Amino acid sequence: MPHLNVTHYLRQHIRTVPNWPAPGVQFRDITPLLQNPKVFRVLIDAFVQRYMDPALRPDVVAGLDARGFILGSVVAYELGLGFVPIRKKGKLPFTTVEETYELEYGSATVELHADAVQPGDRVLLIDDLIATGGTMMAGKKLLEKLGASVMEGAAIVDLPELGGSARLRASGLPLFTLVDFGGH
Ligand SMILES: O=P(O)(O)OC[C@H]1O[C@H](OP(=O)(O)OP(=O)(O)O)[C@H](O)[C@@H]1O
Ligand SMILES: Nc1ncnc2[nH]cnc12
Repeated sequence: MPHLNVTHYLRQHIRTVPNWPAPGVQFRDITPLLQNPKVFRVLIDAFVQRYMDPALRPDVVAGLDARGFILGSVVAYELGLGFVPIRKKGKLPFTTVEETYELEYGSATVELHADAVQPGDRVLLIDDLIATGGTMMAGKKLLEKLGASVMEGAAIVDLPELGGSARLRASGLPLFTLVDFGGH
């Protein structure tokens, strides 16, 4: 699709559900993006085209539980790279490192297998959405505990009013997002 405004196109396929899962939360639902094969391809290609550039090519792709798995694994596959899952606590069977963080609604602990990345690896960290930035920051810390570095954080949606993307950038993490939503 030449001359396509990807941001505008993808925004049309993100569903907003008010007051879910808690009063006052505008939930940005990305499942319609995945459901339509043409839209899904535009979405994945937006990431793949960026990270196939040799200057931006990572060594490995990490995805954040759970919606980051959907994107991250497909992007890794298309780039010919390995994929590592950063999971909510209690799901990974081998030795892990862990990190606890706050969400827009609640708190959580994430884990990563201790052998998931090698010291010195440049990791692309993928999720569907950045709200407070707590999830992506926790993922970055886990990868750094293992001696890897996060070369960029990538997400479909940024909710800039929650301040997460600004905090992540201020911490030194470059970010690539496709659609901004104000009025979270
Ligand atoms: O920037 P933050 O404030 O950390 O919020 C963003 C995170 O919240 C959502 O995941 P959620 O924890 O709801 O889990 P899910 O992917 O399993 O639905 C979303 O998919 C991100 O991972
Ligand atoms: N407003 C929101 N919509 C979708 N996922 C989220 N994760 C945290 N906040 C969210």
